[in-house]
Amino acid sequence: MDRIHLHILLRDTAFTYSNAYNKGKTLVFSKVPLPDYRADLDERHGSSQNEVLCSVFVTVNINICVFLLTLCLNYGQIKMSNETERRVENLLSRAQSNNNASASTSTVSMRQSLPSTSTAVAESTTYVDKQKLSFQLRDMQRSKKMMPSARSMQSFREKLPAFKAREEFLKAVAANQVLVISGETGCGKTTQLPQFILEEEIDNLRGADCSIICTQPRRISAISVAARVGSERGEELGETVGYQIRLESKRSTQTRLLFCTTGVLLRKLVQEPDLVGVSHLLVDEIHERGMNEDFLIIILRDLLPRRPDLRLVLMSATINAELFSKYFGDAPIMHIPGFTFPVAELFLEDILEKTQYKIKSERDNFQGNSRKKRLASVKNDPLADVFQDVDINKEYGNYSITTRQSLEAWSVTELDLSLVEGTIEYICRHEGEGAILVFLTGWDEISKLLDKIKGNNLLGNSNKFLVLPLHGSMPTVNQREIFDRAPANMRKIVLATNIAESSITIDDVVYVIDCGKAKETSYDALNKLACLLPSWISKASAHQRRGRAGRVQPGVCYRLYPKVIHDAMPQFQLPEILRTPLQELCLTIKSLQLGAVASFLAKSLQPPDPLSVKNAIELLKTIGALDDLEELTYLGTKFYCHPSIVPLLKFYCTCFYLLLPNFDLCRTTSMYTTTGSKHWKDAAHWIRLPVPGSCINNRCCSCLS
Ligand SMILES: Nc1ncnc2c1ncn2[C@@H]1O[C@H](COP(=O)(O)OP(=O)(O)OP(=O)(O)O)[C@@H](O)[C@H]1O
Repeated sequence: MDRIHLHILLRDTAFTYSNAYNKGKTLVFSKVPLPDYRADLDERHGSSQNEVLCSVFVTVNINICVFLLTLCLNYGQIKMSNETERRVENLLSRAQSNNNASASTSTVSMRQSLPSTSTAVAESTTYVDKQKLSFQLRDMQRSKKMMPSARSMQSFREKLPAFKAREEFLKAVAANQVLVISGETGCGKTTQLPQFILEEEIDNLRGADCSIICTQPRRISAISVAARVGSERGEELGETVGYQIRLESKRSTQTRLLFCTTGVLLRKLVQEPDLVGVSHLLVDEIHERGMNEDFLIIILRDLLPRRPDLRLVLMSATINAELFSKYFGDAPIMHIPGFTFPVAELFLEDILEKTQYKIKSERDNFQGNSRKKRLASVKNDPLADVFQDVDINKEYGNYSITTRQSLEAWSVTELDLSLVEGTIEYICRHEGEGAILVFLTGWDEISKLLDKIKGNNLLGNSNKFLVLPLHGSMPTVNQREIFDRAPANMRKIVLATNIAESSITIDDVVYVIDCGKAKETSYDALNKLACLLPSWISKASAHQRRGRAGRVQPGVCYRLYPKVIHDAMPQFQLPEILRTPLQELCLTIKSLQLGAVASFLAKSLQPPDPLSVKNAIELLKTIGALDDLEELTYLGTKFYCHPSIVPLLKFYCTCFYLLLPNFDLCRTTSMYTTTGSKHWKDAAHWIRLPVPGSCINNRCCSCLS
């Protein structure tokens, strides 16, 4: 039967409403009005599209499937055959182990509540007490400055470019509610600018009333910068300078400068929308454009008219300053030149020439498997296209034949860990002293490289080499170990993800090895999934990585990709708000209680397409994640913990039929809807989704493809 006949037959017999989804491949017939959700609008969103590896897809699928099964098992006495029961149990235990492995990167943390932030010691004290406190703080600051250790720090600080801009900066802060700082790497913006404000306030006896917050995109930078500023002031961490990150803080009633993660401030704003008691807010590394940073900016712009006394400073090394200035009503921009010791830069071709490392791809043994053919098969990677067009013999004519052959065999998609190992070995054998910082994309690469290093004849000697992993999911106590100096006669090698990219100073790092990629949320248009996949970094990130060397002495940056790729990298990364699937974005906004989704997103620095946003909300309502008032339902909170679930819901409805043959969906659904429990109703609402090839209650769906 063709589509048209089926359409007419179903419509005329029982179903009044019909709609075509999935570009007309799926027809849904219904006795009740059908949603307007249009999948094609999703495809308009996000330009960072990747194909998901099969294994990723399967893992995600299993997790979601299990979640749905758990949901049913929790909410209903579903009768199952022994065989089905066994299959379900298998799935549950597989997912349990998968979840355990990835628990550390869970987004659950997004919803953790803040410890109460009593910024206002001064508030609870009388005017006289406040004055007394201000005098105390000033005297303490003066006496600490006199100590010999603080004096040597002071002379170091005075050499930083930020110091020359001190007066101009303080005047600009006093005169403007918003200030945009473009401070180049190493100028001292992170450690000095918040400190200048603190010193100025305390010196002018405003210490009791001042409360400065400086946000950092990551936990490790919040902690390490707080520790550095504390030590520059000759204090213990937690006195006037402290930090607060998720589930951990070091602060006291004396704390006047608090370094915290962007997420912590976001949650504070939800609890205290007027940020009462905070006098200055500095947002660092604003160029990173994570979802939290973009949300924060929207909220702050709304807050400023309500808090004319609040001062906001937006800072970054490689900032698109005009964009931010315009967003905040043409806020003034101040530029501070950078300072780093010279850092030599070597690209893949130079590294291959120096190390004589031979890249050999197994696939190249097959005749006709040329670089151009291989690269042509790499989809959605403009940088692969750039490299594909390079004539190796012409472009690298000055390099040896071995180097040119290696460049021919080099893979744009997979990082050659033996090349990383070879580069580390080369540095250890031929270069001078100094720690090595290696940028990799994730835990998988870090642990594989750790194994390779262990097995390496030279590097495997644990008396000579101290190898430390650094990953966002590690406990902060382990993360902090990277800052400790290696024992005498030992070389420190840090294997890190991009969390070591900005704001941190590992003071003995001389060599940086940059693989050129980082895992980022990408939108897989094919499978309609958000996925964390290695993607090329931007020039701004590459610059930051290089900047981790040369902070206290000259350094070398080894880039494990050709210069042509570096030159073709985008200047800045696409903001996360434009990379994340809209349904997930909407759920995040709702779970953070940031108000109506469409109007909230419309206020962002680079808003997503409004029609696509409306469409995403429509889908979330249809599947029962949001109610009619656009509030998060119980199911919505569950989907939020499993963000990839939304686009796959229809698929899993089918799975239910395959896995639970004895599950009487129609009966169970009506039973649920009549129990009166909100959770049952949510579940029932979801279960009533159209399922290909099935007739459920008053809807029927036909899959024609
Ligand atoms: N923990 C530390 N140990 C030793 N020196 C440090 C430390 N932290 C900072 N410094 C010194 O202070 C300088 C300025 O550091 P700061 O983090 O303020 O720079 P920045 O301008 O924010 O740079 P970036 O944007 O690259 O992070 C560094 O280049 C380094 O010389």
